[in-house]
Amino acid sequence: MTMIKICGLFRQEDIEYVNEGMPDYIGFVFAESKRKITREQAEHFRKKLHPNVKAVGVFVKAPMDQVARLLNDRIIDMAQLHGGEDEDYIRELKNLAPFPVIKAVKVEFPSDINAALSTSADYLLLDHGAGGTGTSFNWKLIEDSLLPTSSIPFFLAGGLSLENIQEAINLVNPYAVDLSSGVETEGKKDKNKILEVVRRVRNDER
Ligand SMILES: O=C(O)c1ccccc1N[C@@H]1O[C@H](COP(=O)(O)O)[C@@H](O)[C@H]1O
Repeated sequence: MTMIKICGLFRQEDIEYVNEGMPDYIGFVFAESKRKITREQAEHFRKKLHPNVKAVGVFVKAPMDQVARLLNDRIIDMAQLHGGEDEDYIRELKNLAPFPVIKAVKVEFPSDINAALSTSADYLLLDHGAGGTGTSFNWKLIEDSLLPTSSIPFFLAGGLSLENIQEAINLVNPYAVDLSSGVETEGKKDKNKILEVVRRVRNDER
């Protein structure tokens, strides 16, 4: 079954929407972004979040102690590193806070994926670029890489929406799909889009 992550929650009502839709993961963005939230907001939202939904913190070159504290204080369950953080960073973070790490990869060539396959992160996340832009990359690059022969699970991200989610899953067969811009209307999370994405992904696989 394909897991679902809804990223970039920044309002109280966003938490209510996901508690109704029940994706597998949600994301709190701590990086510079229109969706950025503070530790205090995340702590508050986490208390309201359904306990079966895992909270992922999204970071771009953040100070490691900030990430580790959010993990060790159980405000987030996993860290998504979206700034090209290197192996030393990932290993040291996992020493400081033994929680799952997702390494985001900007995919322009199959070699971008190949270079990430030896990571000590627990998951890869394949994206178009900076993150949260609503733009897809060429999914065929996955087929041309060594990822299909590897066992590392990966999140597919970048410009996913109700229009392309089923095609993406059929073509790429990711561990999880990750949506942010595609479940928004005028820059805010849209309850109906969230509920419909979850319904479609789950119903297709029954
Ligand atoms: O969402 C953001 O604002 C963001 C900022 C900085 C790094 C990553 C960010 N989001 C991640 O981007 C991808 C794709 O988002 P979209 O669906 O194309 O809008 C997703 O993994 C988000 O976690």
